[in-house]
Amino acid sequence: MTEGIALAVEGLGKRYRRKVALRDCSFELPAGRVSALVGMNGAGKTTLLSVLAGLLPPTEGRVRLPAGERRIAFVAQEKPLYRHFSVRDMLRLGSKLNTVWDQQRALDWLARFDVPLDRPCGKLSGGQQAQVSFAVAIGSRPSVLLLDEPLSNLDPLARREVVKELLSAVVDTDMTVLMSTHVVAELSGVADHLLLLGDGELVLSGDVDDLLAAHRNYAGPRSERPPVPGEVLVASHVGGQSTFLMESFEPVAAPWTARPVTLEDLVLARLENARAVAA
Ligand SMILES: Nc1ncnc2c1ncn2[C@@H]1O[C@H](COP(=O)(O)OP(=O)(O)OP(=O)(O)O)[C@@H](O)[C@H]1O
Repeated sequence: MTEGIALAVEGLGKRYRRKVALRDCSFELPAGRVSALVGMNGAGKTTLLSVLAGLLPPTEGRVRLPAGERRIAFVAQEKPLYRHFSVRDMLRLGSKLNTVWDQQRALDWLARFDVPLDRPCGKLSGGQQAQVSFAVAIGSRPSVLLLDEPLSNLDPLARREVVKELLSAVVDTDMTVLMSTHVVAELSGVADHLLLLGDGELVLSGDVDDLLAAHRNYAGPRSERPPVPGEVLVASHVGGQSTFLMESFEPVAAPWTARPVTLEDLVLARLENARAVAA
């Protein structure tokens, strides 16, 4: 496997009886970085993460990991905590179930978020329960950490803190993170690599900066044809003006203008495009 790759997926597919949840997915996860898995509800994010975590067998294709010691931790949307166990008991369980365990790292995480160690998990708030799951995952010192909608239960301040702590854990331990979300706005300053899933298929993947640099919004006088060659993802014509969101970075002559696209524009355009092609 190529150096710098934490995990490679080849032709991965998953079917639940007649429902095809993933189809022919191939990608590589860059090591020591945070990647985002973006897709709308039902796109297949949880299925993909569960297959990567080894919790679900794929129907086809395979997941490859580098040789040597590697550990994958998965923080699911439904947090599997024992209600009657105290937070301290959950850490004890974590230490028993994992071959590698860093108690201090787990304790530091909980202290950072003021989670009481002696309270039963069933009496913690949803956000605090999420913090216990993060602490157990981080304590196992994973080489790859998979997070399913990790920020969804957290208030805005806790979101910011979790992101900050995750990024510093990535830097300190060279961990690779793949986190799913359907909220593109959550990614800014967090993920620098993107996997975009549309209805079970990988629609787009790559470094966020490269993807943004490869697309432009062109605006100019009404025209059925775009001003430059390249793939048109979205064309709109309002009054006397046309705009084209395109995979292109060609300069244009006045009166046309070329503006950078936002990640949100790009994600929505790619998903709409994929839906139109599939229809
Ligand atoms: N156990 C199952 N049996 C049958 N179909 C399933 C099962 N689990 C998921 N699916 C279907 O597979 C598709 C992908 O589901 P999945 O939960 O992976 O999507 P998701 O992107 O994580 O969605 P969300 O953002 O809503 O959590 C959906 O159409 C879903 O209904």
